[in-house]
Amino acid sequence: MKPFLITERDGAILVVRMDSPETRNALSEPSQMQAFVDLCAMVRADRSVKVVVLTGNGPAFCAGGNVKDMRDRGGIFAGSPYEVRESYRNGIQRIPLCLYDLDVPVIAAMNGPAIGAGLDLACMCDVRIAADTAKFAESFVKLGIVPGDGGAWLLPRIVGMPKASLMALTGDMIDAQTALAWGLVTEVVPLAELEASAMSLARRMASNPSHGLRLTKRLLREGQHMRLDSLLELSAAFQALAHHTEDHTEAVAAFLEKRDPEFTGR
Ligand SMILES: C/C=C/C(=O)SCCNC(=O)CCNC(=O)[C@H](O)C(C)(C)COP(=O)(O)OP(=O)(O)OC[C@H]1O[C@@H](n2cnc3c(N)ncnc32)[C@H](O)[C@@H]1OP(=O)(O)O
Repeated sequence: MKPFLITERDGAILVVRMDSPETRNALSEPSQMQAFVDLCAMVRADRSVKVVVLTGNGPAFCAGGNVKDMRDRGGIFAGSPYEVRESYRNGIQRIPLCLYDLDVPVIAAMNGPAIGAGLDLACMCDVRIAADTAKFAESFVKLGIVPGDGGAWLLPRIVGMPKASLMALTGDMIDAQTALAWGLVTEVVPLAELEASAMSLARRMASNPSHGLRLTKRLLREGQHMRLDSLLELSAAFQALAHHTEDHTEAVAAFLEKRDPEFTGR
């Protein structure tokens, strides 16, 4: 079976492409969920990866759950209600648990529509940039189902509760310019420029010291569910570590000596 995720390295950047263009990268098979879990494990184990770029092959970023499998009750939609619940828990819900919490920044380079679980997938990333051809819908409700993979938690944290409610309760599609105005994406570029823009952003992130990147992402994530005083405690502990990294010493020296820093990841 051909792999769902194709990876390629560009220095410290790992580009990940969803590769089922014939179904617009729709999700349903347990092997697709496992591919995300394996990818996250691989990135966590490889300290040389500093940034991940996630994109889709073909005209769509990701069309969400596979509607044909919903009709046929195949993939994660198979079996009794109890079995479907277990399939969600052991299948598609493993993606937010690993991807949202990945140690390194993830940029969603949205090459086309991101619908339902496809939009939620992008929302698990740290930053989203979109082609002008992209469109977005939290459209579960149109099929009579609910955001089952974290969208009800992720989307309000990005666009705020009123706009998340609007999207989730109407299922309506929004275009790239609206997504930009709502803060769902931070940049909209012509499709032909998307990859270059994503890589440029990834390189800007990857030019920073590895510990600083990882610890900063962790603080941003932890801050979503911590009290300010608790987050300050955690920040102090992280900062104490960061101040004693070789890369911090190098960054300070390079600034004062008016030269480019050379980071080692230590
Ligand atoms: C657990 C998760 C639940 C959810 O995520 S709920 C949301 C489910 N998703 C949807 O309802 C989106 C359905 N798809 C679309 O709205 C559109 O497609 C797109 C906007 C994504 C792309 O439009 P365009 O580029 O014009 O492609 P096209 O002609 O509509 O589709 C091309 C082929 O791709 C198949 N396909 C598209 N989306 C899905 C899907 N979600 N599941 C299964 N197949 C899909 C079609 O059927 C068709 O195939 P063929 O050529 O054989 O007719």
